[in-house]
Amino acid sequence: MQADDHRRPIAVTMGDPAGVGPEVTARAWAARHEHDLPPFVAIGDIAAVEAVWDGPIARVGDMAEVGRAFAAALPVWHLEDSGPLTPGSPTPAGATCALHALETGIGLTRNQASAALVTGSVSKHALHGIGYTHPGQTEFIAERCGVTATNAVMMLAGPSLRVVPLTVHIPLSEVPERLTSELIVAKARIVARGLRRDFGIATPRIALAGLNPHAGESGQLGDEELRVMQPAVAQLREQGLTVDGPVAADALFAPGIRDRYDALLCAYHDQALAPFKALHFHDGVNLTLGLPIVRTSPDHGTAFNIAGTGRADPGPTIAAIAMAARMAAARERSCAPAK
Ligand SMILES: NC(=O)C1=CN([C@@H]2O[C@H](COP(=O)(O)OP(=O)(O)OC[C@H]3O[C@@H](n4cnc5c(N)ncnc54)[C@H](O)[C@@H]3O)[C@@H](O)[C@H]2O)C=CC1
Ligand SMILES: NCC(=O)COP(=O)(O)O
Repeated sequence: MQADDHRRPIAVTMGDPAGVGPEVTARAWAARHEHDLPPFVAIGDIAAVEAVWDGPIARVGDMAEVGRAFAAALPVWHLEDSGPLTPGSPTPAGATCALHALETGIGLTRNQASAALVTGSVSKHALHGIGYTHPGQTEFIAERCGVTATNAVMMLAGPSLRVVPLTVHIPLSEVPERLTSELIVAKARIVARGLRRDFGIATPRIALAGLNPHAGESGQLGDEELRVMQPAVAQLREQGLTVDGPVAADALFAPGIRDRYDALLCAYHDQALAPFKALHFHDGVNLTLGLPIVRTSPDHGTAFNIAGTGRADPGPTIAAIAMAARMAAARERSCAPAK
């Protein structure tokens, strides 16, 4: 018989029950030894896991049970029946279940019953259909933690690259007006602090990608670099941070250039996520800096087109759980009294 695992468990929400969340969570449990994953509990509709996985499941209703159950079965915190379930076909009841799972995971992590929160992928469209008004999960978690949406900073992290979209889920046409020097300075400071606190990088090196081709070509191809970005970089340097830029975005991601930095700040969602996913689609983690809790997530969405087919790669979920555990341990160490 295997011993109980006494590491503090992690809360993992399964996201939309019709997406790939239930199966990648279950398959992460199956890979727990290979990746030395700490105990975790899958939060959502137990029927969603049973529909796509025939491994052992232990129903739990208390975090204290998770460490005991984890060695032999996937612990599941069952919330509610999300109705008739067809993998790949989201429903309002499923979106409601995903939202309740998120609320439950945040609550367990805020009250420290869990060491960290890992969120499964939700359909923003399905959530908006039930009256959810936040652009994504990040802003909802921030609100529940008493942090403004601007101060909750999305980072995508993989073994060889970290990127931060300075603007996130907004139309591309709104990016230039939303990208202010204040926003860049505020987010860069949170990124620097997060790199020190959660990743143990004493002097983070950060680069800011230009918005326009050739970083504006000295103003001929757009003036945001001169008007907004250069003043922000100057201010950050005055504050003692190591920041370069604005750097032409087409070159910034090249090998040998991107490696000079611990994080690349990007003007908009796809400037950051497209190169990131080209490199780290199978082991990439979405995480939120600036929160009082540790929150990570796999870097992909609900993948309704392959849900229930057994083709979903659990790699990003495994990476998200492992990274959450490392970040939580780093925070615990930094809070421990000096010996
Ligand atoms: N963290 C989150 O909650 C996220 C949620 N979404 C949501 O997901 C929904 C679908 O978004 P899409 O843009 O289609 O992105 P997606 O990531 O769900 O799918 C894009 C492509 O990647 C594939 N894919 C995704 N995860 C995979 C995995 N683990 N293994 C193998 N292949 C995988 C899919 O089959 C699809 O071909 C949207 O409603 C979006 O809002 C999207 C990104 C992140
Ligand atoms: N593209 C990243 C993404 O959609 C994740 O958003 P969030 O739900 O974690 O805020």
